[in-house]
Amino acid sequence: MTSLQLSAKEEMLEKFLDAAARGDLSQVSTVLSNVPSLLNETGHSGWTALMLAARNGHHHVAEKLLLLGCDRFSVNSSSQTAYDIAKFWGHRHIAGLLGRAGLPGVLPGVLPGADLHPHENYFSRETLDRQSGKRTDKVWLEAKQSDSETVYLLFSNLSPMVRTQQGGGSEAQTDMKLCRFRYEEVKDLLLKPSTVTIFLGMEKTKNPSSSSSSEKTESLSEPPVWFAINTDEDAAALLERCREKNCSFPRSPNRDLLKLSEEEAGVVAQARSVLAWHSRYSFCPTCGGATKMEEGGYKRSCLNSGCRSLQGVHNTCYPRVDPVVIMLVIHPDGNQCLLGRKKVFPVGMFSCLAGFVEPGETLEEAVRRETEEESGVKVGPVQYVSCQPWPMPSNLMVGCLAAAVSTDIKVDGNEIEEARWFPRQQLIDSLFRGDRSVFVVPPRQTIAHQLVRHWICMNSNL
Ligand SMILES: NC(=O)C1=CN([C@@H]2O[C@H](COP(=O)(O)OP(=O)(O)OC[C@H]3O[C@@H](n4cnc5c(N)ncnc54)[C@H](OP(=O)(O)O)[C@@H]3O)[C@@H](O)[C@H]2O)C=CC1
Ligand SMILES: [Mg+2]
Ligand SMILES: [Mg+2]
Ligand SMILES: [Mg+2]
Ligand SMILES: [Zn+2]
Repeated sequence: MTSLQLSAKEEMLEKFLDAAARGDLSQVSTVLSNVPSLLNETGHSGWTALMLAARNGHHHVAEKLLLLGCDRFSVNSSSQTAYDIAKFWGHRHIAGLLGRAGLPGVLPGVLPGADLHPHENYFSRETLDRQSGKRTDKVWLEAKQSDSETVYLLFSNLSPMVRTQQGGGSEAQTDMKLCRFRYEEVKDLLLKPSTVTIFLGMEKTKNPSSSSSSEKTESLSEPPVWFAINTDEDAAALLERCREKNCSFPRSPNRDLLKLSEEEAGVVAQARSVLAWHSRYSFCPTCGGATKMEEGGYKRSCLNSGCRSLQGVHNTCYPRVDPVVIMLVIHPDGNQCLLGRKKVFPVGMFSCLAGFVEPGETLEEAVRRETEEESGVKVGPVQYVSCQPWPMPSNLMVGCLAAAVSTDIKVDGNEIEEARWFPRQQLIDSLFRGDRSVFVVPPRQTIAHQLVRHWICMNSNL
């Protein structure tokens, strides 16, 4: 093929893809009748005509392309099928057309468009096996408490004792590790009535199936278990217990806990949330009576035998989790997203809008309500992305992408002082090129950061 022929074909392909994107059915048909081989050809970043029609809601073009036998399962460079694209942009009629039952590779109703490589957010790693079945085994728990292998984490005012080491000067490189204690070092604290002790779980065995028979005998001794204790002892005196240097109880958990490794952050998310629940729910929320801690710290039961909380199902007895929706709202043009800033944010920082889910509300409705309350923007389709335990004190951040159906911004002025549409290029400059001149994204440990990154990556070629 000569270069002249190649460019003529390329030109034709461009014309064809453009017609599909604009929904120009007659031009799509004309081009295809002249050059049928273009049907499954791809343009920039692997987009086929079907994908472009699906992106822009052109049902008639998608129908025609399918009729001509185009490949509905091909994926672009972001691993999206035309079905994924139609679903995301809320073109249900096209998603329905592309996702009809009986087609290989499409599982209607069963995780359509599911992310095969879900992102793991900070605070999400399950480092320990929670062993919830052991929480009611008092004898086992007591034996484990005095086991010399058992690991204790010490909390003061809901902050874990950590050791910090400066790595290379900048704060971002600070290496922070949890201080670990043995039974002998904390046994006096365990006896104090004001101390709260939580069973966190057992260390996970690395490779249980590959152990040889001699190792199997050894593995009869269980892996170490972990407990967290929160005490009201003087913090300075607690620090003296530690054999290591540079130890402290971080003052600002929102900022400082983000310096832990992924493994330790996961343990702290669990421990801090449960300890925070105990510190806030000392008395029975139903009758105001005294309560006792049970089940390794996962239950508080009322000591008043006549209390209603002892009959039927009562959520007051168990640690609470508050669901919070956090959303990256996408402009109808598909190329900008809505970020806002609270007064308390560091200078220049903008983040995703977020808000507590209210009783009797779906996640989708919470996304729509909070977005409109805080920015005045109306939202249509909502798509779940991933979630993040946020132990400040016990939120579950439910991360979503949401498609805006209006664009005028009117901030509430109370929660949010400013909100703006940011073009994708500005996000890329801030996130990947470290350009802080226009605005700053929240740190990578936040789900807000990850939602922005997710959107940029999934739409990198739109
Ligand atoms: N990990 C991440 O990336 C991010 C995490 N977050 C976290 O999400 C949480 C919520 O976000 P935010 O935008 O503040 O939420 P909202 O928009 O719902 O507003 C917060 C306000 O709601 C009220 N409120 C507090 N607790 C509850 C509750 N359990 N249910 C209903 N309303 C409540 C408070 O009002 P009042 O004080 O008047 O009582 C509070 O000022 C925050 O804790 C924040 O730390 C937020 C953004 C990013
Ligand atoms: Mg709000
Ligand atoms: Mg909010
Ligand atoms: Mg709210
Ligand atoms: Zn009670």
